[in-house]
Amino acid sequence: MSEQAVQIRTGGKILQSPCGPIIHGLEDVLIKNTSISDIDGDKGILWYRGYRIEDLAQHSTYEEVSYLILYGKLPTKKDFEDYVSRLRKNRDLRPETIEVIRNLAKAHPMFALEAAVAAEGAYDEDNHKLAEALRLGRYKAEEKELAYKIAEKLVAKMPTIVAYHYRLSRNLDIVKPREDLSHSANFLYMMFGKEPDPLAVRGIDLYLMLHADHEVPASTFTAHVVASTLSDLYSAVAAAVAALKGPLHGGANEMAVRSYLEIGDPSKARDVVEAATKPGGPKLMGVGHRVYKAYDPRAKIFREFSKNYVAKFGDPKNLYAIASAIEHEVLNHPYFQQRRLYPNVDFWSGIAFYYMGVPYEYFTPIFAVSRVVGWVAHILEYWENNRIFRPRACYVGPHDLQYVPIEQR
Ligand SMILES: CC(=O)SCCNC(=O)CCNC(=O)[C@H](O)C(C)(C)COP(=O)(O)OP(=O)(O)OC[C@H]1O[C@@H](n2cnc3c(N)ncnc32)[C@H](O)[C@@H]1OP(=O)(O)O
Ligand SMILES: O=C([O-])CC(=O)C(=O)O
Repeated sequence: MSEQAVQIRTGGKILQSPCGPIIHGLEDVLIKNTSISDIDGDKGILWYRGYRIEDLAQHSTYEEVSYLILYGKLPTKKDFEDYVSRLRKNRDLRPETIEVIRNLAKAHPMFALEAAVAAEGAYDEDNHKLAEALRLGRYKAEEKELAYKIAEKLVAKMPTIVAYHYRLSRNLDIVKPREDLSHSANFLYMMFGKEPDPLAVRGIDLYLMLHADHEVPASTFTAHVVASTLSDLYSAVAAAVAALKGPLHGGANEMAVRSYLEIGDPSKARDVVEAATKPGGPKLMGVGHRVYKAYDPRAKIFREFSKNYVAKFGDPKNLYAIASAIEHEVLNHPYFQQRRLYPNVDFWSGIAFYYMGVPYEYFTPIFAVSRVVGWVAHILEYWENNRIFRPRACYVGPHDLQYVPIEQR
């Protein structure tokens, strides 16, 4: 990229190096054209395939939104019924994958999710067939059909992996998926083994709709990098899960609720926020965003949902009260105002989950259950014009050192 282009695009953090400017963290670097989602970071707007997320959140369902993201348009009634029926038939896992989950039952579910996605892919003939075709340079109608088939399988199976892990980690029998339930209702049913409460289903469905895609954050970029090598779809998704797990990305939803539980009392919010402004102080989880320099539109929706949820079911652990107090301090503190740091999607999203009885370790896995559709849609879009990702680093160490045998060092 020319220096002129760097000046036009980056939001600021450029490191100097002997080889030229380094765009730290690839801020504002464009990697492709996309028609999947768009963000207006200054105004706080998010669109999926041209539709505002507020509109979708109010009127749609995850099943429909996932179709929109994958296929680029809202489905007709017939297309929707066929799609939903295929998803429902594809929900269960191979015995080998269930064994992997069982073996990792005591681990954090994000590790189990990474491994289970890879395991499912290892034994999926379609996955190998597609990877082989791509290796031979074929990505035509037949291969694309296969790619969409695999994409749908991934969307269908992610909730099952997470729910089975929940059951096995608690020495409970797994609960097999039910074809008569929606994506979100079936997920809760597989987790808790009983007909879910409609407000809980709505909460999960809202969460899944609002996390379905977000242009190219770290996890989606990771998926692109892996897919660009013509590895395979499941491996790219497993890698994306690994990237999502970090507390600077999807892992922040777990960390935010854990911090509210540790804080315990809204009166402590001022000190906690103040501490986050000190050099080297702990960052506030669920605050700040690389692209949004305004209130995250998804966070606004979750704030409202959490408010209504605690109004109905109470706030015995003060989670909503503490988050509200932190938000108040953040919005009024010059440190956050000057840096344009606002609550992001992870700030409010875990509160209702916590009260629904979903343990906080499962918040990020549920993020992945939703985002999988964005990851695969982006991979399929990138494969239309694939090129391996291979950036450069500026070497600043010595050259041509003389090797010294170990006994002489
Ligand atoms: C689904 C998602 O992934 S949403 C993001 C979830 N992650 C979090 O909530 C973790 C907390 N937030 C953060 O760590 C960051 O804001 C990120 C990772 C989201 C964005 O990072 P970047 O775009 O690299 O921003 P960067 O780290 O350069 O921050 C800019 C400035 O704001 C500060 N800052 C950013 N976020 C926070 C925060 N949460 N608390 C305190 N200070 C913060 C930085 O220290 C930095 O200050 P400086 O200019 O004095 O050095
Ligand atoms: O866009 C980002 O960097 C992170 C984010 O909000 C998301 O992935 O939903």
